[in-house]
Amino acid sequence: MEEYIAKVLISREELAKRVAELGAEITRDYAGKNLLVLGILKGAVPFMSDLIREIRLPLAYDFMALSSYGASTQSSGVVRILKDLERSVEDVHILITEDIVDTGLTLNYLIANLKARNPLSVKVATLLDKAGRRKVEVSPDYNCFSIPDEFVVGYGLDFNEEYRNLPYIGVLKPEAYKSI
Ligand SMILES: O=P(O)(O)OC[C@H]1O[C@H](OP(=O)(O)OP(=O)(O)O)[C@H](O)[C@@H]1O
Ligand code: HPA
Repeated sequence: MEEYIAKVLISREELAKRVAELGAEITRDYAGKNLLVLGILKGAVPFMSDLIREIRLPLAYDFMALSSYGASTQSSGVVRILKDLERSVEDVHILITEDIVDTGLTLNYLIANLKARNPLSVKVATLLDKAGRRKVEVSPDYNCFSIPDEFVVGYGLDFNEEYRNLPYIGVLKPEAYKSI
């Protein structure tokens, strides 16, 4: 697997340090609030599971699955809910966790969809922000790392469903794209 990694963009140690900082910030901001951390499957899973253990508050978590990309690296712009929340959200502050905000199409749709359910608030925590690729205006409330326009994998991010279990964020060699 790692023979296709051209370079490590963000190391395991840098990820852990930054996620801990973000957890501390969120702990301060949500003290005394009814918090629901929402993980967007599948990419957010490693980030979310590390982040919630750095948030020193009572919280609940749930997941949604959305479709935006297939096996390709291009956004289709079409967002569909494949798995929805388990309960109503009128009494909670929702914190969406994402692995990456790229074109912004997924989040743009999701924020509007969640706001229509009248939660107390909706905010976004993302591991990576690739702001150079935005197609719609949306900016995360919490961001661990801003990255250039390179296709990255690892720590939840996939190429063709692989590489999600790498413990760091890496950039793929061009050969990887030809290998499928
Ligand atoms: O800002 P955008 O251009 O909309 O892209 C970001 C979305 O794309 C990825 O999900 P993907 O649909 O690949 O699903 P996955 O998390 O299961 O890999 C990522 O996890 C975000 O949800
Ligand atoms: O750079 C990326 N890597 C993996 N999945 C993605 N989805 C949007 N951008 C990316």
